[in-house]
Amino acid sequence: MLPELTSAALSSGYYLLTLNGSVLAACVALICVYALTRRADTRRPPGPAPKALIGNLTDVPSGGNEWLGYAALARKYASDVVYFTVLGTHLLVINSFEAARDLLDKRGALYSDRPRLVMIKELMDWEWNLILMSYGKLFLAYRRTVQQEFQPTNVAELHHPVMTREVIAFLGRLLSTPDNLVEHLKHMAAAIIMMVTYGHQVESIHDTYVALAEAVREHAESRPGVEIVDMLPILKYLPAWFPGASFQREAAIARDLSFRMRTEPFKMVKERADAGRSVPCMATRLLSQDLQIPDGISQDDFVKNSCGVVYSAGADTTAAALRNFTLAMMVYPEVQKKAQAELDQVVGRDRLPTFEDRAQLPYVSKVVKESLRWKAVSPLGVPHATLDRDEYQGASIPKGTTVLANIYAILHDKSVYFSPDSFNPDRYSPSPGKPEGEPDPARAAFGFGRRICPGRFFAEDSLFLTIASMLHVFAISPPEGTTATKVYDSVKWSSGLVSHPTAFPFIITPRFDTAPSLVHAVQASC
Ligand code: HEM
Repeated sequence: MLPELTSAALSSGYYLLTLNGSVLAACVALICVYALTRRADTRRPPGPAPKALIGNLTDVPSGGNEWLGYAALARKYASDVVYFTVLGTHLLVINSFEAARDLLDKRGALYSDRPRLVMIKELMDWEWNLILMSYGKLFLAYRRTVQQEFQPTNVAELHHPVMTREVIAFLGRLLSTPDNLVEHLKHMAAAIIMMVTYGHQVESIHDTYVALAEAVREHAESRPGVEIVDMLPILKYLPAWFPGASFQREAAIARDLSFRMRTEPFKMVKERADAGRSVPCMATRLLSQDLQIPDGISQDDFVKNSCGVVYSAGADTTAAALRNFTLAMMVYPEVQKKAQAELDQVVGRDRLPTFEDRAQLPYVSKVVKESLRWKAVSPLGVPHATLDRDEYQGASIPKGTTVLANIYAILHDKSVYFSPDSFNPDRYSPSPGKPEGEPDPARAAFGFGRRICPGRFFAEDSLFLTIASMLHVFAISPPEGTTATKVYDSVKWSSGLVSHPTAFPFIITPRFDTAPSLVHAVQASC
């Protein structure tokens, strides 16, 4: 559940101005910025020529599918990195595996900061959140802690039992009300995360803590773009009553929600512990450890913030990937049938798939990979920023440059993936000229370098079990009277850190007669 500001906002670091009483101040700033940037005559990476005053403001793709716009510019300038300058700030967009590896992986020491983002980090108080946190000692401490919790052994030992229980509950709900797939996916993703993080059982999508986390997301989503304060950080000192400072009032509401979202479930964990009713979870594990916490932050705050990031990063991303998978199964029925044949052979019809079946389900595992590649969940990733100036391919990249990895373009690069728009799990099998198959999309879908997603093993495992179970129990098809192609053509993907498909119609029915009784029997034995 990363906040879904428009990509012209958070994902690029270039912000739509919310026009208000401060326009005059903005104009003055523009002129100053222009005067400052005019003297920059250093060679920059390829990109559109900047215009007077506004630089590349009108060249930065906006209005939807920005990842395609950036990829088109990369083709136009025959370069896998494209550079823009807007109002004195710098943006570099990476469009190939090779450049992402060169810059974000190999030069991680330089490319692992996050942009400043005055409104969301400083005024809405999201600086506590590892996803947006600036690089430094505190970041490294949080990163170590979250990474440790979600490393593969922990995921297998501590999280697999929770995933198994919640996937079975999800199948039961889907049998009862198949039309509510989207709600059930959200419920399942939230339930897994809340149990793993706080030992809290989510009984309904209206759960208090889930509702709070969703309110934070909706609040961020409803914002039209980042305010003028991102361009003129000095405005952050304006009082809320000052004309044009409505951003201060919005920030106050968001700040309160963000505080409650990470404080209230943590308080519940502490109260349960005091009452001798602790439930094993990330929060209790961290509270019982001798953590290396930097000076100036209490153990409670450190644990609270480490846990608070998990829902905000993990719930929405997983649900989006599963919606893309559902669409793909409708559009590619032959893939669905092939995966189901494998499940019939390996699992049979008397039980549900488990993690232990994974090695015997290579095709289903490839469906999981392809679901991450086909429609990248985070098409432009989370913006990195440079900590110092750098040189790449003979061009200079300034300190403080916002760096976007165009994950979508990387995963749809025709020189790497044959017919990249097709959903084809067989692409990962060895073939003449590609003895190892096409590259695992996880190498890009989860980002790069020192900021690579620490939840990737957890995400891949929960996707595997959900996808294997859905394919085993259900048949997914387009509704009568329409075709999968028509459904696909009607779908749009949202901009933002997490890209969701718009609602689409589908039919989900049990795949064999005994499927419902099988699910109910397994549920009863849990
Ligand atoms: C399909 C599911 C997921 C996808 C596609 C995904 C993708 C990403 C991407 C692209 C990034 C940015 C990496 C970068 O800056 O280069 C990221 C960061 C992050 N993800 Fe995930 N993620 C997923 C699930 C999860 C889950 C389940 C968790 C929690 C357990 C999680 C926790 C995080 C955190 C904490 C960060 C910030 C890391 C940092 O800034 O150092 N993600 N994720």
